[in-house]
Formats: sequence, C-alpha cells, structure tokens
Amino acid sequence: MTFSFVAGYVRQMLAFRGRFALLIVALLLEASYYLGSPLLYKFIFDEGITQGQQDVLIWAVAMLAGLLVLQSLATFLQERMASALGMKVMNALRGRMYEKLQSLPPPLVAARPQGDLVHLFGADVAAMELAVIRAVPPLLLHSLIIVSSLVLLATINWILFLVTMAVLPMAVLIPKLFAKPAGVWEGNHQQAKAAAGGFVQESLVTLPVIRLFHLGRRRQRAFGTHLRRMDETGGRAYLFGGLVARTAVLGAGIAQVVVVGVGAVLAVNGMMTAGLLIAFIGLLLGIGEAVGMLTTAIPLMISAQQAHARLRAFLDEPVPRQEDPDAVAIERLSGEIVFENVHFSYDGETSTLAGLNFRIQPGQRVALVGPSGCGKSTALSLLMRFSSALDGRVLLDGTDIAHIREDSLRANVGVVLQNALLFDATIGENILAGQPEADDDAVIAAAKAAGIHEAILTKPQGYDTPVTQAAGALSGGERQRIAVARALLRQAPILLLDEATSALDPASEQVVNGSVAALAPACTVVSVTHRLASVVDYDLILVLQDGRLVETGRHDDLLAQGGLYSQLWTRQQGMATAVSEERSGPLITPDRLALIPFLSECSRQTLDELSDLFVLSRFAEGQYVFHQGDPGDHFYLIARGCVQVVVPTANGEQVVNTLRDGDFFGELALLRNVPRSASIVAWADTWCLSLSCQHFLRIIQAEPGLHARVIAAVKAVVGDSEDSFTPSPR
Ligand SMILES: Nc1ncnc2c1ncn2[C@@H]1O[C@H](COP(=O)(O)OP(=O)(O)OP(=O)(O)O)[C@@H](O)[C@H]1O
Repeated sequence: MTFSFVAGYVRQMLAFRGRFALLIVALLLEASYYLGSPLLYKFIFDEGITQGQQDVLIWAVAMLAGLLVLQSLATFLQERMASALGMKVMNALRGRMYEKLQSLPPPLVAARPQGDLVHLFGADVAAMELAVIRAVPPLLLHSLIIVSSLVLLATINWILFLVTMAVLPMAVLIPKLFAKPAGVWEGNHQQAKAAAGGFVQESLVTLPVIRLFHLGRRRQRAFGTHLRRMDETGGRAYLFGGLVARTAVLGAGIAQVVVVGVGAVLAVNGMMTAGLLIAFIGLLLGIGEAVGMLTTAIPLMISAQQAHARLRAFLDEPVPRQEDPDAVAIERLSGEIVFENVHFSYDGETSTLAGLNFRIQPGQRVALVGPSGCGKSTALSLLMRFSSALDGRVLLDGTDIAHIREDSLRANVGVVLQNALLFDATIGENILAGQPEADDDAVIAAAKAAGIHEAILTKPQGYDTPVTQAAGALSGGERQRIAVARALLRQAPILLLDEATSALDPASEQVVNGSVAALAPACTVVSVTHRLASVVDYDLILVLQDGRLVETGRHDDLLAQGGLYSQLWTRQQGMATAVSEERSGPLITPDRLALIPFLSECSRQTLDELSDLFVLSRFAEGQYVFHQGDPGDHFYLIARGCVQVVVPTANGEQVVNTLRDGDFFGELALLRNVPRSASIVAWADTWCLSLSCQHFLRIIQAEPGLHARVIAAVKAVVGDSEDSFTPSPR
C-alpha cells in the first residue's frame, strides 16, 4: 500500500515555509541523537574502556548527554510544529471541502446517500488529522533514521552490512503479506461505519415516524445488520492492521539475531573491533526501534489513506458547468425572462422539459401551473440555475443565464422554496440573510410584508429569539413566513416562489399574496403552485403538461378556453373548508363529486345524497390522517392543503407521493375495510372531506355499476392486487 496522501501533505506543508523548516530542523536534531549515540559507544569501548583513555571517556559521555538534551528540545519543537502545521493543512482541506460542497448544485447533493457527507466531513477528516499530526512526522523521522543508519552500517563493516541487507528485508516482506488485506478490510470497515452512521442519522430524523409506526423492533434488527457488518469488517481490519505492525517487529528481531551472531564471529576473528560491533548493533537496534515506531503509525496511515481516497474522490467530483468561463456580472435586471426551446432531462433518457417556450415581461406576476410531474419545479430549478438546459436557452433581460456571473445572478433573484430552510441563528439573522447589509428597519418592514412581524414580537426575545429555541413555538407557517421575509428583504427584481404559500393558513397566505402583489411593477414574480385560487389575479398563467406549454393567458381567458387549466380549476372548486363563510348545504357540491371518475356516471340523486354525507376534518401540520395498518374505513378528498404518502422501506420510510388541493385517496376503503398499507401525514395544515364506508355502501345499493367502477378505479391505481394501496394524485 502506498501512502499517496503523505506526498500531498508534505506539498501542502511547503506553503508554510518557516514552520516547515523548523519541523525539518527538529527532525534532523532528533535523528542525530539516534545516529550519534551508537557511534559514541565505539569510542567509549575501544578507546575509553579497552585502552583506558579517560579524556575520551569524559568527552564521549559529555557528548552523549549533550545529544540527549538536544533530542529533548527537538522533540518539543517537533510536536509543536507538527501540530501547528497539521491543523493548518487540515483546516485548509476542510475549507476546500466546504467550498466544494458550496459549488455542487443542491439537487446533486440531495441525491447523495444520507450520512455520506457527514462521514466525509467528520470521521474521514478526523482520521487524516490524526495521521498527519501523529503518524506523518514519526514516519519522516524514522525513515530518515533507517536510511542514515544503513549508510553508517555500510561504512562500519561492509561484510556485516551485506549480511544485514540479506536478512533485513524480512522486516518489510513479512508485514507486506498482511498490508493488502489490511487496506481492503480497513476500507470495508470505513464503509460499514459510514452506512451505520447514516442509518443512525436517518433514525434521528425519522424518530417520530418510527414511534408512530411502531417500527422500533424492525429498525433495531436493521441496525443489528449494520453492527454485524461492522463487527466483521472491524475485527479483520484491526487484526490485519495489528499483524502488519507485529510482523514488522518480528522480522526486525530475526534480522538482529542473525547479525549479532555473524558480527560476533567477525569480532572474534579480528575483522572488526568490539566497539565497532557494539556501534553496529546499536545502530541496528535503532533501526529495529524505528521500524517498530513506523509500524505503530501504519494503522493510522492505512485509515488516513482510505479517508484520503474518499476525500479526493469528493474533491475531484466534476461539478456540472452552470456558468460559462467568460460569464459576466450584470447590473440590476429589469426582470424579463425568456425560455427559448428549453429541453431538460434528469436521466438523459426521459424528457422532463420538451422544448419549453415562453416570455415573461418585466414586473409581471406569472404562475407556472399544471398537473403533478409536468415539470414546473424543474423549470424553476433552471431559473435558479440549479440545473442547466440540455438544449435551448434561458434568458434574463436577453442574456443567457449561463453567461451571468453567479454573484450578480443571485443578487437579482430572490427565492422562497416549499420547505422553509432556516439557519441555526436568530429569527432576525435569518431574515437578514436575504440582504446582509440591510438595517433593522428594512428587516422589520420585510417581516411585516410577510405577515410575521406580530408573531415575532410574541417570541421570548423577539427578533433575537434563536430559531432552534423557538422551534417548538415556531409553526411551519411561521417558518415559511420568515423565509418569505428573507426573500422580500432582498428586493431583487425577480422573485421565484416554489409552492411558497402551500403550507400557510388562509389568513397568512392572503397576507403573503398581498405583499407579493405589492412588489409589482418593480419585481417579476414567477410562482409555481398547485393552488390555483392563489393566482387568479396573476398577469399571466403558464399551463404546463408533459414538459410543454399547453395553455397560456389570464385566469378568465383560460377558464373560457375550457382546457386543462379549466379542468384543474374545477377540481379545486366546490369544496368547503373550515375557514369558509358560514354556509348552508353540503360541504361538497354534487357537480364537484361528479368530477371524481368513478362517480361521474352516478345519477343526480346519488350525487346529491353522497354530497350530504361528507364531513370536514382539519389535520394540523405533521398530524397523521391515518397510519399504515389502520382500518380503512374512509375515503378522503383534499379541500385545501397538502399530505404526503409514506411507506416503510428496508432503510426506513419513504415519501412516495405528495397529494394536494383537489386530490383524493383511500377509495378502496369505500368497498371494504382493509388495513391501510401506507400512512398519510399532513405536510401543511390540511382540510379533508371524508366519506365513511358504511354511508357509501348504503348508497351503492341504489346505483347499479358503481361497485364495479370503484373496483376498476382501485385497480387502475394499484394493479390487480386490491389489497395494496399506493395513492396517486388525481
Ligand atoms: N432530481 C430528480 N431526479 C430525477 N427525476 C426528477 C428529479 N426531480 C424531478 N424529477 C422528475 O421530473 C419530472 C418533473 O418533476 P417536477 O418536480 O419538475 O414536476 P412538478 O410539475 O413540479 O411536480 P409537482 O407538482 O409534483 O411538484 C417528474 O417526473 C419527477 O419525478
């Protein structure tokens, strides 16, 4: 195994010349003790003791003492310089890694296995740090001692040197037998540790789900599998690493025994003096000790080499080019956005955007709408330059987005994402992140515009309340409004909203929509949303389907066209929520019910009767509509809000679908009571209309063919196995 990271480390150290020079001086001084003291033995024995020269004895012993003092000082200097240099080089590496992380497009980071980067930044960097401080300096020192000692041995007696050379390789060859498996098992062990770390991290994130799904035992068993893998890999990694060290010492010991024997024969035959033999043996013992010290460093070096390989792979990972090399800084944009025949694919095969064309005038409020999966968020991702078009161009004020320098692009674009991602800082600092130079008044104005100012004042320390401390007290809606305030503070000429208000309650949504409307004409707003009611007054609505623009216009025009938009709109109408005006009559209109495919052929009387049977339930953010395994006795329609469909997988749980306003789920429960095979959890405050199985079965008697239509609808979703349940938005 070669320790390529050592060469890289030494190169890095050269950047700190002064400290590096002091480290080399310290190493040389230390080495001079190990090399000099055996040579002094020659004078002590041959001239001092054998010939009785007292003055030689005195200066030789004085020299020994002097070398010892120097060695002690050098040891201190070596520790000091090694730790200082080690930290500097490692922190430079951490800095490069963090920079690399920043350069990767967020979708690429999200696609990495959980725990992978945490292990890289944690355990891998720690393994390298330990090696560069505790293993590399000894490696340099003892390599120096070994090489210099060999030169001295050859000078003292070449016959004995040749004998030494014949037997000494044993100290290297025997451990080499174990070095390869040691490297392989160490790599496997690091992988096993990373996987177990990722599993624990995932468990922390999904702890509530584990409790609520009663998955503790399953998870424990899965963790047991990780532990067994660690057991196997760790046991072998430590065994082979240890054997490398032990066999090196054994090899050196065997070589010493042979050399002492041959040396004694040479001395007895007058071919070398006793003092020279002692000096020879002293140097040889020094080599043995140096090899021993090297081998204790080897397990650390093996770990570090594996860690280094992973770090290198990360640092060398190509970053998809998002900005041209000759990109230019732009001034404040007027806000014109053009998509010119834009094509995009995530996997290179399936076309996600298939020649998307549109033009947005400066200051317009524009909505991107369409069925789930039609490419709305992807189009927005291209506008954020998280992804790049495979073909075609995205133009801002006529400049290709790829030609715009990152800093000036970001200065011109504010973004509110579906998930309010807040930093571990105070509420004020989180808003300030939108425009770090802004003053307090601007922060407060942005918070007011986002409808969050009053709520912030009720927190223990107002704007200075740390987000983490207020976590229990900050609702999802409040977090989202803080994110909106952050984006508004930026006062960028383009504001991108990705389902920005879908988690808000109606009152907050109204405040935020009002603030967004007030941004015109200084700001172009592009909003991706499912909730069409929030964009009825928008200047332009772009309707996407299968990655193409299929309709465009204002709300009224689109309704008049009677196309896809009109269908989507109708699906979201005719349902009451708890927040609507006092109303009489059913919570869902018979006309809206008729839009549910399996009810479309029902008679008017059946629809009237059914519409009276729906009840309204509100699910707070994070609340479960039902859990996997619960009896399936209700059918649900989302009047407003958003839920996630969660299923258990071998590695935990997975969100398989997101359902929103107008979507329905649980139709199998209308026919018979089978346990739910997935859980439904409210992602935002959600209002659902539900119909119980008993009520439905009563009605179904009078409606011939309805039973068969429900079965067909269920089969269309889940295939022939009626017992499974995988809802999809409809
Ligand atoms: N990172 C990704 N890797 C691979 N495929 C992806 C990725 N993100 C989205 N897709 C796929 O690309 C298609 C378009 O997704 P996109 O999120 O743009 O649609 P959308 O209209 O915003 O959907 P939704 O309304 O459900 O959010 C979908 O089929 C989706 O599964």
